[in-house]
Amino acid sequence: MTAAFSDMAGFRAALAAQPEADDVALAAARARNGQLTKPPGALGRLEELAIWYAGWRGTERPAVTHPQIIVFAGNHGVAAQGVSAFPAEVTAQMVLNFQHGGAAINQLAKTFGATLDVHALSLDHPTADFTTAPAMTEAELVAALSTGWAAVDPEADVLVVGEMGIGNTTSAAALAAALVGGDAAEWTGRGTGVDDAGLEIKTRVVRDGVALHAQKGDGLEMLRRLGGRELAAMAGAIARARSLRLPVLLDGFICTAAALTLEKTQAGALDHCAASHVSAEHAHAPMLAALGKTPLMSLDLRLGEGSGAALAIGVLKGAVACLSGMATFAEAGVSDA
Ligand SMILES: O=C(O)c1ccc[n+]([C@@H]2O[C@H](COP(=O)([O-])O)[C@@H](O)[C@H]2O)c1
Ligand SMILES: Cc1cc2nc[nH]c2cc1C
Repeated sequence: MTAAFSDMAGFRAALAAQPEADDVALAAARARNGQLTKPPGALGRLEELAIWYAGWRGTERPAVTHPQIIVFAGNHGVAAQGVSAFPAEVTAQMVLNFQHGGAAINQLAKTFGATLDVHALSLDHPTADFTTAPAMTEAELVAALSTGWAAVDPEADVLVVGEMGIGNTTSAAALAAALVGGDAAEWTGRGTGVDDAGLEIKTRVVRDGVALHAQKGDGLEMLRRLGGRELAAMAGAIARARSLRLPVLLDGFICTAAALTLEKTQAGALDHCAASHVSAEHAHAPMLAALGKTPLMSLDLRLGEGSGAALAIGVLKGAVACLSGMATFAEAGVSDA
């Protein structure tokens, strides 16, 4: 579907008119969960995960059969300042690797039965360096949001959005500092593995960007000023998923920063999203805390590509299989407590 908006105001209006979970399905799934053959609460957080999923899918006994993973790639003007351990060419090189099936996300998509789509966004035209100008114009932001919106398969039953973009942990850190607050140093980490000198440059870049752009608008405006095309595309896809009542598994630091811009534009915009894992990038944990999301896993991943969220498809499938497939105490003739 082509996007339901043609400018930032239209996107904000779309965010304000999004559907909620189905309360009837939610209550029915909760009641069913209470009757299944296990001690109450014994499946731990899988229980809430499955009930949450049922509410968004609008059915008491859902199934996860069509996971979609989308990886968006973008390049960043700030990369020229030496904020990454890798050169910017790696973004395009990794897109080829995704297309040839050689990346981690290819293996994880196959393992968890997900389709994988890759969208490279104007890689030959990096965003503007946000220490001197907004990263994107309104038209560029809207184009990237629209790419993300249109990339979502309406037939999917869970969505993972991942990214590839050398320099994008600098963008994510700047977005967090601008939208949550605190000093640049608290949000700036080593990304792909910058050394101490690189970390110093990166922290200064984040601080300069925040000084230039913070307090100049809402989450969407910060996404335009401090974000990147792949972050905007992830935001557009997450918003489109909400319009389809399609649950989203959030990935790592960059994906969560993109999601944060939606929440800071429209409170509640991420109710259809669950946090898959907490990244080894140290600022991911406080970012999730600021969103009130508890990660399902902690595996010291710091890859991106949607990798942690792809793993969480397996967790979600397990949770939903139990909710929908287990017998009740009455059905199995097992004595209740
Ligand atoms: O997902 C994460 O938490 C994560 C943490 C650190 C790095 N990354 C990946 O590494 C790239 C960005 O790192 P950098 O150092 O170039 O800013 C980008 O392609 C991300 O997918 C991803
Ligand atoms: C090789 C490489 C692969 C990646 N995948 C996601 N981000 C990445 C960054 C690098 C540098």
